[in-house]
Amino acid sequence: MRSGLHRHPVCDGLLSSPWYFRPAVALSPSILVLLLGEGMSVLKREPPLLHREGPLNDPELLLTPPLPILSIDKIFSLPGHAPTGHSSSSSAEPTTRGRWSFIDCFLRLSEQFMVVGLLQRLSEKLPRVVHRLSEMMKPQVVFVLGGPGAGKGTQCERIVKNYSYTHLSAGDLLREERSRTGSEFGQLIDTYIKEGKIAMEETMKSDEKKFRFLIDGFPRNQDNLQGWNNVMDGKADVKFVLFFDCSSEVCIDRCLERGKSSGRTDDNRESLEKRIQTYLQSTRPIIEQYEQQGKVHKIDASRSVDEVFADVKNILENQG
Ligand SMILES: Nc1ncnc2c1ncn2[C@@H]1O[C@H](COP(=O)(O)OP(=O)(O)O)[C@@H](O)[C@H]1O
Ligand SMILES: O=c1ccn([C@@H]2O[C@H](COP(=O)(O)OP(=O)(O)O)[C@@H](O)[C@H]2O)c(=O)[nH]1
Repeated sequence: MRSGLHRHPVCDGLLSSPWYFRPAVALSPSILVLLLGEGMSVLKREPPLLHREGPLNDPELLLTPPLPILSIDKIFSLPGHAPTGHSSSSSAEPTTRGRWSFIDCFLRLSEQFMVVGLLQRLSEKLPRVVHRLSEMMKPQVVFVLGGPGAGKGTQCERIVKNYSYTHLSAGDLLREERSRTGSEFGQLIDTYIKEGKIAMEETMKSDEKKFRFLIDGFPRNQDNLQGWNNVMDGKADVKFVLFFDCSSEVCIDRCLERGKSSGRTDDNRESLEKRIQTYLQSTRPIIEQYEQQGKVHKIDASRSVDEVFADVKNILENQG
């Protein structure tokens, strides 16, 4: 698990810095990062919001940003920047002004100016920053669609291992709910989804620390989509759809193979033919609707797991 702000090595530096960094830090490290991203190029070493490995919208990451900032402590600990008479690795607080070199005074003064500039920019940009933050705090959703056996679950497992996503499989949630003793929904699961009482909404609420969700096998038809829009509109952003595309024959073969050990009652030829029909008639039109919105990333899922994942990786890394 990622550490909190107070344990971030650079944030540690910030928090133990002299007083004039504190007002900015107290406002919020996230705002600080955004402001730096906006304009304080003097302190910027790389675009702070383009951290590709971690989740941009994971609140933990926002609290542990890869802050591209040198605090005064860090500057003093750089070779050649230590105040006269202090070792470069010490906490370096000179006892008298006379012991400060010209470069030390220069650095202190320029930091004062930077902080004044930072606060000025803060007041100018606060409304926009708050808006951007609230946008970023919304759960980000990626729908994962494709025929039965296209490899949705397999790829989701890989994504979760490599990136910070919570994986919600519509099918697994339904199966879980159906087999839960005392479930009031057992027989009513299909209706439950049709009516827009989507299991995902509750699950997303309960997992407050994760802000990126892969929703696998949903929405599969117009009712699902309608239900999603009714319940989730404005509460989550559908970033894009990963569409695993492969022929019905490949889908059937894979499911029959899976059926040898999955114990799934629907991994047999008879059920599969019906499932493929349902997929073609009901789910493909949903994918087409998202395609018209420019949100679909179509991946040739008939290749090996590694080849497919290479494409997935590419998409996730280019989409942020
Ligand atoms: N690219 C692939 N090549 C070959 N077999 C695959 C590939 N992706 C998944 N499989 C296998 O096909 C079956 C169905 O995959 P799964 O991820 O469960 O599909 P879905 O979630 O789309 O129904 C599983 O047995 C899985 O191991
Ligand atoms: O939102 C959903 C997701 C799944 N299902 C049902 O659950 C089955 C299995 O779905 P899953 O996504 O697990 O399997 P896949 O068809 O992708 O292999 C489907 O055929 C549907 O009958 C459903 O009714 N609504």
